[in-house]
Amino acid sequence: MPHPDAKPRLAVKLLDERLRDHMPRYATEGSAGMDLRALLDAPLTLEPGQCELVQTGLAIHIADPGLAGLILPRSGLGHKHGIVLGNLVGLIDSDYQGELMISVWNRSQSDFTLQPFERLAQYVLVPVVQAELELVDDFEPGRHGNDKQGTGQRGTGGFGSSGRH
Ligand SMILES: O=c1ccn([C@H]2C[C@H](O)[C@@H](COP(=O)(O)OP(=O)(O)OP(=O)(O)O)O2)c(=O)[nH]1
Ligand SMILES: [Mg+2]
Repeated sequence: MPHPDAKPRLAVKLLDERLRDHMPRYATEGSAGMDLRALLDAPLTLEPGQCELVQTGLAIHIADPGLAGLILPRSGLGHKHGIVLGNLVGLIDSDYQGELMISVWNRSQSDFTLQPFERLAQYVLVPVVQAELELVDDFEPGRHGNDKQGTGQRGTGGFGSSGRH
């Protein structure tokens, strides 16, 4: 039996031998994500607004339906250079066994050149709970209005219903 605090072990396949020297890793003991690199043969210039799917050369099979992967932008690239993700966030299913792909979007006003094996985005493993949907005609009493009656409950109010300040 694995120790309860043991880190989940994820099966990783290298789809390109060049990745062997660039395996994703946690940069510090407290890092939440592992950086993913661009598998490119040559520099790739993205014009303003251009979005390209970039290979990582890695396949990670999470296998456990209680876990998922997230691909998130790196803050430096996103904030300083406007290099973010075309899908904003990538969600990796536990049963996905294909290559991790990064949708790279240059949302800036200037060209940006990606270098081969540059760290482009980060991969975060998160817990997931799958739900069962149970059809009902109505929710439990007292929970459907918005808070105009001052019930202290949210009810159906949303999208700024509680005001700005
Ligand atoms: O940034 C991403 C997002 C997704 N994926 C892979 C893993 C994921 O499990 C699969 C499907 O992703 P998603 O369900 O978000 O895409 P979809 O457009 O709904 O495609 P599908 O019909 O294959 O589910 O694509 C990536 O490699 N990178
Ligand atoms: Mg899908």
